[in-house]
Amino acid sequence: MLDDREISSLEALSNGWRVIREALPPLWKTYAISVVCMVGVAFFTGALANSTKTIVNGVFVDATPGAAWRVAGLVIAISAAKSLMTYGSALIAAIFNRSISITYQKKLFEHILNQDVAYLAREHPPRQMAVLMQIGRSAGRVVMGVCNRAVVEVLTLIALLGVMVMQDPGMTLLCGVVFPLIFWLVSHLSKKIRSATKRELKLAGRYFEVGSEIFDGIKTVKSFQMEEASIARFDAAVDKAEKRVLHVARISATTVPMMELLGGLVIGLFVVYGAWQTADGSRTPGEFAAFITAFLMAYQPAERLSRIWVDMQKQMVLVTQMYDVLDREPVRMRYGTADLPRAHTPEIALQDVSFRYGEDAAALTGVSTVIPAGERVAVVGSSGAGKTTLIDILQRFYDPQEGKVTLDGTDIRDISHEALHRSIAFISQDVFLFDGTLAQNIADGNPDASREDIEQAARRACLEDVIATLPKGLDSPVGPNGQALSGGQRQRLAIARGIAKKASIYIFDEITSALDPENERAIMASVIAALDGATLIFVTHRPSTLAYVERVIVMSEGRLVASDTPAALAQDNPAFNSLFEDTTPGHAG
Ligand SMILES: Nc1ncnc2c1ncn2[C@@H]1O[C@H](COP(=O)(O)OP(=O)(O)OP(=O)(O)O)[C@@H](O)[C@H]1O
Repeated sequence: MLDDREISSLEALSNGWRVIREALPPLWKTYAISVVCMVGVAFFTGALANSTKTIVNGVFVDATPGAAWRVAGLVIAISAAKSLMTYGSALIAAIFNRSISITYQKKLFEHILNQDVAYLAREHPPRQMAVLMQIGRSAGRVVMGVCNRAVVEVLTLIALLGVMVMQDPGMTLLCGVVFPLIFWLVSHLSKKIRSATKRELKLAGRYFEVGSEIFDGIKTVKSFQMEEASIARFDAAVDKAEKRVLHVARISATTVPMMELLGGLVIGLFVVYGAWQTADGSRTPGEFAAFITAFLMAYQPAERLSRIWVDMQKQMVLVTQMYDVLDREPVRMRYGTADLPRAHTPEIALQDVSFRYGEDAAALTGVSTVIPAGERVAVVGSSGAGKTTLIDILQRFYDPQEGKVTLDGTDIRDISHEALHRSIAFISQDVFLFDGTLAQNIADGNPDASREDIEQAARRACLEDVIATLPKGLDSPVGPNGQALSGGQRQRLAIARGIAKKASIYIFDEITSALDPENERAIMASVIAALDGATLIFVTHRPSTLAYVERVIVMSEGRLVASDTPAALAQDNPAFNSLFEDTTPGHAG
């Protein structure tokens, strides 16, 4: 999903600026309040530093009666006002961070989901999710870092520098010598951070990938006692990622001690200079104390600014990677505009269809057949014969490199996305259910389905007995991916979802694999009656399914090697008979 390319500081900066330009304007009202808070923080921090002069001269040097109470009250009032402003500014910054991150995470998710199946099949889902979360979050962090955290620190720094200038302009100028040094230090670290960040992101995605793979296959892990090996795999992935994170942290952490060293140097100079100035009477102790307080206080925002800058280097690289994803044209097939009439079953024709995955050997070679409207046909063949590829091409998950598929004579590449997917329903043996109720999962097949349609679809998929045992009937939750249901119940729910769709072409991929023979017979009979008039294509290894079809297409090594009624094939076709030895399928009409 991510490009492995060099990202220059200029590019990272311009993408940082781009995200600010995009994300800030819609939030300008909240930002205006934030600016008031930030100016408040800066002003009251400066006032606090300046109050040192009043404390030292008023309370200790002049020692006028009641001065201590007055000054204490003033300091408390300034501190309270500063705290309030800091709270407001920090709260708004957190809100910005969250809302902007969420906006970009949603954008990324939508962008990735809009890609073709062919593209998505190449990527690892948990890795995509991890990368997506991290790069989306960086958008919020850049805006918060630059527009909130950095602004408040810059304003505070200016206020404190103002206090320093008011006390001693000459000495303030002298402090300026540290700034080029700070700049050099920070830009040196930034370069290192940028290249380390890209590698960190890759590794973070990797450990999500390893972890989720283990949980997906938890039953295999347990039954093959692979716990230790799995833990070792996960630990290795985490350790590798952590090493990288630590590497970045080590680079970032260098800023603080380096800055402190520079600060210590300047304070040393002050002490000598201050002692000399107050001794000859050209400065009051209060002025010197205010100057040194302002310097010490100014030092904190300067240090924080350098840390923000270093952190921004990392976030801007992530933002650049985010735009790499968002700016890339989605890998999408071009669909035509032709419509398919509703409530009409089209004739399907495959003409010399050949297909290969990438550079691999051909998965389909010269497949031709016509499936008349309303036919019930089985596609059989040994493992790897090309059955799945064939039905994927029928649904246009992939386009064949040669030949074409037509519906009523129209090339499916010329049919609109909506019309094509409205007409075809695919019911897979790998049932995928959302974490909702039975009724909601059935309605996923057809968002316009009425309650009555849902109940009818459930009846036709023979779900009545299941519903009767559930406390809330159709409104009972199915759990994550239908875990509250048995394999057979999940399959029936998937069939009900397909029936609710009211498509004209149905593709069933081993849909009764988890059902006992009795249930299988009942469901097949009910499904066939419910879908009268639609074309039904069954991909199957089960001889029992052949009793319900009019024709069988036999696939072998990507070729269509036979096509006839089950009975005719059973009589004299060796390819068919080798698949279904000892079975003599009947015909259920
Ligand atoms: N995503 C893919 N990338 C590369 N090759 C693939 C991919 N999917 C399938 N193939 C290859 O294409 C050929 C046909 O596979 P296909 O999945 O269509 O067979 P199948 O008949 O459905 O097998 P099964 O009954 O085992 O599901 C096989 O050689 C397989 O290795």
